Amino acid sequence: MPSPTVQSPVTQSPDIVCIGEPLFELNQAKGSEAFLPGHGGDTSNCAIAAARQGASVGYVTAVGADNFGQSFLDLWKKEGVDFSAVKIDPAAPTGIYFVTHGPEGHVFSYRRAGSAASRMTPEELSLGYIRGAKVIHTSGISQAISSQAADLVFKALKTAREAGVLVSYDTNLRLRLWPIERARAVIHAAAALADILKTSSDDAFELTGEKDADKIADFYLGLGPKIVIVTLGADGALVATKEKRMVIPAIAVKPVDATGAGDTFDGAFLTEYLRSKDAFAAARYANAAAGLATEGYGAVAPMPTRSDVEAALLNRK
Ligand SMILES: Nc1ncnc2c1ncn2[C@@H]1O[C@H](COP(=O)(O)OP(=O)(O)O)[C@@H](O)[C@H]1O
Ligand SMILES: O=C(O)C(=O)C[C@H](O)[C@H](O)COP(=O)(O)O
Repeated sequence: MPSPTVQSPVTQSPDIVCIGEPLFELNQAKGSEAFLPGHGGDTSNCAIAAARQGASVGYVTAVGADNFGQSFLDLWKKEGVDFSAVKIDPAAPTGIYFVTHGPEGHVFSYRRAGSAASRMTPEELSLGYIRGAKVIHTSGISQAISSQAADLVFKALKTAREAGVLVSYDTNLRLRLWPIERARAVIHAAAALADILKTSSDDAFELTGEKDADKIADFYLGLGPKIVIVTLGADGALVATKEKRMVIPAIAVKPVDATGAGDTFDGAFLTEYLRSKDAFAAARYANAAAGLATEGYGAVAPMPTRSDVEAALLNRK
């Protein structure tokens, strides 16, 4: 069986390194028969959102030697996301998902079992790429896709911590990928290694049994992260540190598809946090970016650029 190849030798690490799985997207707009092609995958979304805000970003993943993998390589190139650490696995496909829209919001249907990214192993991780970053970002999805991917993520988290690289983690709970008991154990072990932990009120309810955002923040601060963010959909996000906490309101939007909103929040937040080291200002910026991302179909297509976000912060309340 042919072995995976890396795109090109790694020279210098970008500031933000995301780790996980890209998913080719087929998204059915409301009232339409057709599925619009696009790009998703939470950590790829985060990388692209950060690049659109002007950050230096790279991605650690694997894609298949197929058209969908190639379309991601083309996308990352166009968006300015460094893909020198992306592997091409000739023996496995790029993951795919369908998005449909029902009364409860979007529904994801995955075709990703045995995907190239799920076959990544901890031994393949470029430690230098992790050590040279300012922050790494990964998620519950990145750990749900296979036990070897979960191990790779733990290795990345430990490597980053030892090197003094900030760790950002999004719980992104997907119960179609793993049972709640394993999800809870893995996600909370990873959260204990994170500096910045983002969850949503829905994820946190499943993971902790708590509905109240303050109690959710207390729970996750208790695991070790210095900054906890609980996203609250149209109500914005609670940002909590040990010293201070505040709900940052969302901006007014006309939402059509929230796919990728949380990931856009992550990418915009990390970009701004690296600039200002102010989690509350970064969350204000990230709320505006994530709100704008709900106004179009698909994860990547409606993601705003910095000038879109700055205009929204001035003009929309
Ligand atoms: N209806 C909305 N109006 C304004 N902003 C929104 C809306 N829905 C989502 N957002 C923005 O997207 C962020 C993430 O949304 P949320 O639904 O909480 O998380 P996730 O997409 O991860 O499930 C919110 O914190 C907010 O900034
Ligand atoms: O579910 C997965 O595994 C994916 O990666 C597909 C989606 O692109 C993200 O889940 C979107 O994430 P949100 O920003 O939370 O809407």
